Amino acid sequence: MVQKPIIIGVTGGSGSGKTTVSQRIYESVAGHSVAMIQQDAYYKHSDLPIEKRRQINFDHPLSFDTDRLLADLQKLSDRQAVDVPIYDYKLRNPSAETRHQEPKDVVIIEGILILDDERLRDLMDIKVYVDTDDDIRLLRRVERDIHERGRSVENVFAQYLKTVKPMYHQFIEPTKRYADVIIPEGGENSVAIDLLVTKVRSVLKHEG
Ligand SMILES: Nc1ncnc2c1ncn2[C@@H]1O[C@H](COP(=O)(O)OP(=O)(O)O)[C@@H](O)[C@H]1O
Ligand SMILES: O=c1ccn([C@@H]2O[C@H](COP(=O)(O)O)[C@@H](O)[C@H]2O)c(=O)[nH]1
Repeated sequence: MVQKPIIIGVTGGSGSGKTTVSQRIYESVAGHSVAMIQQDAYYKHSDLPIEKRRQINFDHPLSFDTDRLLADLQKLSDRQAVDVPIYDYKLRNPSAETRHQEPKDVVIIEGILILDDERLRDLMDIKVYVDTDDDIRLLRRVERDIHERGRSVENVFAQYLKTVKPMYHQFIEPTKRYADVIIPEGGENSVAIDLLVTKVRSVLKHEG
């Protein structure tokens, strides 16, 4: 067991391959315990009716309960357990349940706006930006939102043009400058992922 967990932030636009890259890192650090935390779990609760919740800008930093995410990450960094919220994409609200997370050697925090907040950035040992062309990300998002998040094609297009695309350019893409590593083309870039995994293993060896 390492003294202090190594915290890895993985960001990029929606559909860039953040989850895939995080999964690859997760699978590669065998022998060490790993926790995966998603920023999406920390969307704020809204009392608005569902018709109004459909209009929420989910790509703006203020849509997240960043103080809670920060507190949880700080606790995991201090080797304390946390109760991570669970988000319901169909209801567009956090569910009533939480997920208990014990402290681990490696903590992967993944999400579109994790590098936007300086306090979060300061907790991270390695910051990764997954860089994938906008058109590829949009195609992936259409497929995912329809099949996994219960959305209509009209809804996906309207949301993309109204908030997802402008917020990406205003808030997400500018955080690339804070990344230690930029991975082009997401989850199948095995060279970049192998380099990253080598770095993670070397930090763990040094700490352990
Ligand atoms: N390099 C890649 N080539 C092809 N498909 C990919 C690649 N990276 C990710 N995907 C696929 O694209 C979709 C979105 O990837 P995901 O990792 O969930 O993105 P994000 O978490 O950034 O929204 C998934 O279906 C995933 O399997
Ligand atoms: O209720 C919701 C909450 C979030 N979204 C969208 O999710 C993406 C972030 O998730 P990725 O896995 O990185 O794609 C963000 O762009 C939000 O627009 C949503 O549509 N509805």
